[in-house]
Amino acid sequence: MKLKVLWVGKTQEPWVRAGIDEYSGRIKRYLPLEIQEAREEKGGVPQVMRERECERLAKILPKGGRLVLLDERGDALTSPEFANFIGKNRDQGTSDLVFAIGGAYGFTDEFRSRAHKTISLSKMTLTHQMVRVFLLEQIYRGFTILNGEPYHHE
Ligand SMILES: C[S@@+](CC[C@H](N)C(=O)[O-])C[C@H]1O[C@@H](n2cnc3c(N)ncnc32)[C@H](O)[C@@H]1O
Repeated sequence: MKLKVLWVGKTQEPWVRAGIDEYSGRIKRYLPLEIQEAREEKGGVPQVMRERECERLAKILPKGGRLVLLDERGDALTSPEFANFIGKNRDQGTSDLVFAIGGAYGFTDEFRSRAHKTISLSKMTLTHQMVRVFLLEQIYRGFTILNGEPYHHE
């Protein structure tokens, strides 16, 4: 299985970039990971910006990939439940497990309808930049749980 993480726009802050680099490097010890950026739309009305960004995300979705959206309205999982979700996909032969993080205006209903699962990291709205690091850390944590490594403590 390969992991892909898609998001909208460049990473602006060096400290977010450092977190992305750190956890991407750790995840790659377990599985191949590819990160792809869709171009951010600027200066329009929110609905149009959301639509354009989701069209760009849709274009870079790998064919046959299983799409998981990150959204504050999604399912709340514990870290072991999230680990189990990744492990099941790996063991059942999912070719590409694809996580998508929206832009500042989130996802369209059309893009939401493509998702196999929608996951919330919190009921609160987080910045689309910081979610990158939180998601990657949870993926890394998931692999340490699946491998019985001493990183996650109940
Ligand atoms: C600023 S939020 C978008 C908020 C937008 N108003 C909405 O309703 O989706 C940008 C992106 O960050 C991610 N995000 C923000 N908070 C999140 C949370 N609590 N859990 C999971 N993803 C979150 C989502 O992918 C979201 O599309």
